[in-house]
Amino acid sequence: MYPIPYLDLPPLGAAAGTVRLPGSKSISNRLLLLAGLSAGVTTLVDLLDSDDTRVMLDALRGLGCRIEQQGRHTRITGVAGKPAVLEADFFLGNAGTAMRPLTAALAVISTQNGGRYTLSGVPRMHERPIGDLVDALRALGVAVECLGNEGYPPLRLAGGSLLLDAPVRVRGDVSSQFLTALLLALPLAAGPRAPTLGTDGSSLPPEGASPPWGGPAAGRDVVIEVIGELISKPYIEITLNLLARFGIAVRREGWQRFTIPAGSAYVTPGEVHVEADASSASYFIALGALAGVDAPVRIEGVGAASIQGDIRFVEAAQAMGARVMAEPNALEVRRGAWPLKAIELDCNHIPDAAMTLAVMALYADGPSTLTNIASWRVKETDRIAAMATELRKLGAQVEEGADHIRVWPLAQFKPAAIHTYDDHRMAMCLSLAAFHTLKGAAPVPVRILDPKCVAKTYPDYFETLFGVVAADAAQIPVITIDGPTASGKGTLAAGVAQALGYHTLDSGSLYRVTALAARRAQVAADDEAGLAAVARGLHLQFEGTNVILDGVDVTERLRDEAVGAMASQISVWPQVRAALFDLQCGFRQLPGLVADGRDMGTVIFPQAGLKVFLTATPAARAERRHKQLISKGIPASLDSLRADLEARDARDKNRSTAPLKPAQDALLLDNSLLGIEASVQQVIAWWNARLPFDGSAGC
Ligand SMILES: Nc1ncnc2c1ncn2[C@@H]1O[C@H](COP(=O)(O)OP(=O)(O)O)[C@@H](O)[C@H]1O
Ligand SMILES: Nc1ccn([C@@H]2O[C@H](COP(=O)(O)OP(=O)(O)O)[C@@H](O)[C@H]2O)c(=O)n1
Repeated sequence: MYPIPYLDLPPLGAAAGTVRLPGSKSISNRLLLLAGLSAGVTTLVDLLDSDDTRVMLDALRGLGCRIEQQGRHTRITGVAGKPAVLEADFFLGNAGTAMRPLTAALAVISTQNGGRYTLSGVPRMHERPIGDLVDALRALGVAVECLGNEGYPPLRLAGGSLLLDAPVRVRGDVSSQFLTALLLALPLAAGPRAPTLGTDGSSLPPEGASPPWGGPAAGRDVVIEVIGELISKPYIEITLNLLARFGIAVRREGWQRFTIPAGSAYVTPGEVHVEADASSASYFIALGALAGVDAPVRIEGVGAASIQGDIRFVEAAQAMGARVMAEPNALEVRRGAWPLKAIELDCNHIPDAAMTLAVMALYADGPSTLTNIASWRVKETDRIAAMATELRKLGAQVEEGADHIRVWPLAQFKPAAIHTYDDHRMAMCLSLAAFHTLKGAAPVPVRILDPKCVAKTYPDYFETLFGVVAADAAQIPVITIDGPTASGKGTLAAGVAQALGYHTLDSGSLYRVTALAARRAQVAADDEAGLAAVARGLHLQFEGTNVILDGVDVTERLRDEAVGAMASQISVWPQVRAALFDLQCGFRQLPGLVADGRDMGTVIFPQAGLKVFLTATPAARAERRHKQLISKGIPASLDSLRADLEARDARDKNRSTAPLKPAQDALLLDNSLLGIEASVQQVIAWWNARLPFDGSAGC
């Protein structure tokens, strides 16, 4: 995940490779609730790990479920529909798949055990309507109070008496999640109910419970009727499918009437595998259609056998020209028609994945129209308005209506800072606008603001994307920071890289690791050819900022002064420098690089977008190095450190190959009197001034 204010995507080219998607959010949260309401232990394999599932897991813990997580397995010990917790506040973030079903389940539970529960979320959750569910629950006899605005969370549930003689009626034309919520919860009211033992061992109902406690011994049919035309039917199919796995065989008459049979009880199936998220698959299906030029994009974890409605996004992508090979549990996607073919599509069956089509439409051969998408307006944000606004920033012509959007193709993209509205799908969809495969169009970058919003369903989305897309190396941004020893290059590079989500190259560590390996192999500091052979034969791995040599973490050893001194000596040899050249260039990877050393801007990355030459007075540098060593418990003398760094400066400046000197186009930064954070901010400001986005951070 990139927990930074913005992530810049350089122009992207071809895509190929395999992605394994995280678990489906819809399936994960439904399964969690069903497991929590069942008796006994349910093991969920490959459960999605994201913000939305985390709030559901917290809520289940709050209800008294035991949760154990180990690797790909999550074990839930359910409360058998009878939580012992009678008062609790549940914070559900912005997770609609937690808020709606939990509201219904806790409502029924509160009528049975006299419990009092409140449910709240982030401010946007309090703007997302839940009135249709509240109305249905009130008609059912539950005391539901809207604590803020009527019809919106936060809610308080305070018991009541269930009225089940008439069908429960709920609107189905705004969101199908209300029907899902009732379907998941009402088996609680249909089953035969053994009396619950009180704390004193008596079988009396808790105070405030509705008579007769537990309902008729054999239970009763519970009938739900849908008012209006039900939207997003595939999501109801998921609900019915998962209920069936937990032993609840709902009878369906068309899409208007659903009967939960008398005597229904949640029975854990033991272990359930969570299929990958079909909505998340849409970004990689689109990727294949846009950029799977030579080889396919292979998506694992979801395929033709999926129970998720959004799998039908495949048909929409095919209609736009994608070539798709579907296996039961995997998809392979390549580019077919190019440009893509414009479509006109009723998207009611794929409301979430359809957003991806709006961005694909930029690459089509005519205007594309997506209709029947009114539900977009009540999702994480008003997605029709948000999509139209952001596509226009890219330069596209967009028409928006109450329940449709029409997008014209775009010949030349404008660099844009894309606002994401705390909506994971906006971030993921709009990342696809970084592809520049249309003939004649100049490649431009895309800035995604608040990229961490993808954590809602796909925390590693961008990392996965970068794993399967290629970019022209020249397009991958590089910032170089060169300068003398102890000027703070490594510190500054790390700070800048962290702020931008970029990789780092500490080139000095490569000279240091060569020195260490040479010492171990007893190669002398003046044996140029021998040293170059050592440099070429290094078995290195990098784990974050740690350096692994021959399988052993040598990060600490590399900081030894003796190793640094030998690094300085061996770095004068042209053959050693040449041997390390390709290794250094290989660090230029998406989404960008901050490289520090002596010759980053002059020799290794002469085309870098920003070159900084960092200096500080010898006194300041000696002082810093002294502090650094003392803090690590390494004894050091200020005078000898200063003498040593002046000797290194002289060697670095006077060597014939790649001497230390500012690149002609470098910006000088003397940080003798400038703190670390201020130095980082200065470099970020210089960098932003060179980018084509409006405003420094585009925020
Ligand atoms: N702007 C600064 N002001 C004060 N101390 C700094 C500054 N930048 C870096 N330092 C400190 O100086 C020491 C050397 O920094 P480092 O990044 O290792 O230098 P280099 O990579 O140039 O050898 C570190 O202890 C670091 O915390
Ligand atoms: N790009 C680079 C980086 C480091 N070096 C050399 O490698 C040595 C170790 O690099 P470093 O950056 O870890 O060293 P310090 O600046 O911390 O002393 C330096 O003393 C330089 O002489 C180089 O020649 N070229």
